Amino acid sequence: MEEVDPAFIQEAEHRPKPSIMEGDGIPIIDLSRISIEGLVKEIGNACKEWGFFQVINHGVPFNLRERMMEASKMFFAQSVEEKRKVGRNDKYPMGYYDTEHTKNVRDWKEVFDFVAKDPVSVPVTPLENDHRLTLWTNPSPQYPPAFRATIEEYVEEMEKLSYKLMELIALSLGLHPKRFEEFFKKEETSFVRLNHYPPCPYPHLALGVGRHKDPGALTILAQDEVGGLEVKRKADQEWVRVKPTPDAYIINVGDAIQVWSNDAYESVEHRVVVNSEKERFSIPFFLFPAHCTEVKPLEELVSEQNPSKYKAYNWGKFLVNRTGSNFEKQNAENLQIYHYKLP
Ligand SMILES: O=C(O)CCC(=O)C(=O)O
Ligand SMILES: [Fe+2]
Repeated sequence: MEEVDPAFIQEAEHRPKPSIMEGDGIPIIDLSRISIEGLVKEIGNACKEWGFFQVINHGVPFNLRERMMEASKMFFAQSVEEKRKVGRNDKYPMGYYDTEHTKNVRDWKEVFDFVAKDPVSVPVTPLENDHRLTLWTNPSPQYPPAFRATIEEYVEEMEKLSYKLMELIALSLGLHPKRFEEFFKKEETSFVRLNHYPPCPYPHLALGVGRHKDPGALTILAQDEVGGLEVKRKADQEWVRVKPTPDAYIINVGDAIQVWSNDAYESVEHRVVVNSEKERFSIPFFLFPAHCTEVKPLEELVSEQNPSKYKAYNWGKFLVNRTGSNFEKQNAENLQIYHYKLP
């Protein structure tokens, strides 16, 4: 029996239940539908009722997704020493690492991160009066062959799909379809992450990713056939499993949309359960605004009857604060969106 490393152990209330509830009801939306009105309505309902949905006929070539998954498997199959050659450190936060903590408990996973816009400007520190900027850049792994080019090709497709979804979401909120564009143009801080969850000898104690909400605008996730992603269902606060659907992408609303929409669309908690036999791979793309974005409820969506529920915050500072807290265990709770909630 392998020794249980206490860094990975979830508190009893957060450990996964032995019985799995499959999330029947998580909407599957066909993006090739002809009627735009129908599509907008479906997306609006999914955002309101679930905060999560799957899309099919999304236009991302299946072959590219398969090449990404294959490249990811080849990369993670290398030795740790090899992978650490393109390792993240507190100066260069992109690349490989295997020590991420979610809510101060270590995740049972290893990841490889890659920014969509290379290089991208971000603040040096989360401190309000520190106006210095730095650049995040991507590493160039030598193996597998053409790894970087494949990721770049994939990122392009993810951006196209994100913009399409942001337009549909804008329409569903009664906004101009391009309303969100200004927050992303040129300097978006989006990144793609390759996740590898190795088999875990104590899946009842640890999690692949602890419960969390995604901080940005949208997440577009490709998961393999193993499954393990669980979503906290809004209707009854139960954890339900998102059933793997071949070639579908799982979309979830992040904290920034929650704030822009003044809580009309809430960002939903999710986590990843691990497996004692099977390894699992997933690839999320996180659509994040430009560092200079002041995130606050949109004017069109606040009124005397529905006053603003959040104070404005700077995206870049928030991002850098969160990135720092993921990197190592800290004593305090990390920064969460509700810290900006107005009384
Ligand atoms: O691997 C997954 O299914 C989800 C991962 C996730 O939630 C995240 O990386 O933010
Ligand atoms: Fe997530």
